Amino acid sequence: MATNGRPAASVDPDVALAYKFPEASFAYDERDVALYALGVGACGADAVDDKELHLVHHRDGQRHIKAIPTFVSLFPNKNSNGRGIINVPGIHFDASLLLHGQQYIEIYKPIPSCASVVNKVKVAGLHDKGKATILEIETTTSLKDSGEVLCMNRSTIFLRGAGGFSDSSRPYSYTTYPANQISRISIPNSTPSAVYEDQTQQSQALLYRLSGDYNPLHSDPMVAQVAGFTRPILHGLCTLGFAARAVIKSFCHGDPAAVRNIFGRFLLHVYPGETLVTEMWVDGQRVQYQTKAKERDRAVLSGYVLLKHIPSSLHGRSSDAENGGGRL
Ligand SMILES: CCCCCCC/C=C/C(=O)SCCNC(=O)CCNC(=O)[C@H](O)C(C)(C)COP(=O)(O)OP(=O)(O)OC[C@H]1O[C@@H](n2cnc3c(N)ncnc32)[C@H](O)[C@@H]1OP(=O)(O)O
Repeated sequence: MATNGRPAASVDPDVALAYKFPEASFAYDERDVALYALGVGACGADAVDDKELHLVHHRDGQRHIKAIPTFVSLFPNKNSNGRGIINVPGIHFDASLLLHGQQYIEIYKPIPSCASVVNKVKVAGLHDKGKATILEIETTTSLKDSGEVLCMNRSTIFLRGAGGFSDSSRPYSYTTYPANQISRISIPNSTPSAVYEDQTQQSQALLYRLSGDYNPLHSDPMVAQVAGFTRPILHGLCTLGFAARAVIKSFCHGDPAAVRNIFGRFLLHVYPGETLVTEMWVDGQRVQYQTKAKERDRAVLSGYVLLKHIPSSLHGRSSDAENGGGRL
């Protein structure tokens, strides 16, 4: 039954957790890798950017275009054109109220610039937050031929209006992974090691969606309004791509293969056209970051990027000046 013209929400955890997702196979190529890079702003300010041209072009005769690690965040969307992983039996919600809450990515192997791969998907978490239900979906992606595991994505979906399915004195909470795996982000009070500023384009979401996320929340003004926004908002994963680029440019000399894990919590929506300012703090191999929408001076994303190593020369200082793209 609908309430206030919206479809009624209901959650049956036993049914949801018992669900076995079908595997999904798909292939991608260098065009997908380059289109994604453009969608998250690579070379957006400088078409010959020394730290980014290899992400979109066979620069200096390089054999392969290099994949930004957050390229793999597109993989979960390949299950039944995106609706697949959030169409879980036992969970009924108003799709117009769905927001992306968090994304956690582990990279196990260098990401090829073209490949045939297979997704295995499971429910990794389900939480009753009263006003919302939080659904966590884990997608593990392997190379089709060798079976080698490439990466894992854990996508946290915030289902507004779908909570309250359990006893409020003992709200339901289930996870398949250790609680300490995703630590809370506390932003240091100290001066950031680096700050990187990037201008998103008015057309950013329209470009990013061509990488495979066609949710009309990001393109259709009417749908955005029903969801509570004045106009279409940017995909959370697009903002995450901007933040990952900021870290890679500032601390990895533009080398995307330096990244091991990435985590981001979406704190607030971003409107295409806004300026994203990413502040970063180095803590060993971990770079903590917070991204703000400059025009509103509001934090929109925070998280960390775990690097394979940090060149000791970069500890505690910005390399933005060298990169020519950011500022301290
Ligand atoms: C391929 C799979 C992906 C599918 C996604 C498909 C659709 C994509 C859509 C988008 O890209 S939407 C754009 C990106 N996302 C956003 O813009 C969301 C921005 N964030 C917000 O608007 C808010 O943070 C929120 C999610 C509405 C929550 O704010 P609210 O004020 O309602 O929450 P709180 O009262 O602070 O907390 C309640 C409870 O929930 C936990 N929580 C809060 N925020 C998040 C979050 N972002 N992710 C996960 N969990 C969150 C919070 O910790 C509280 O729990 P307890 O601490 O009380 O246990």
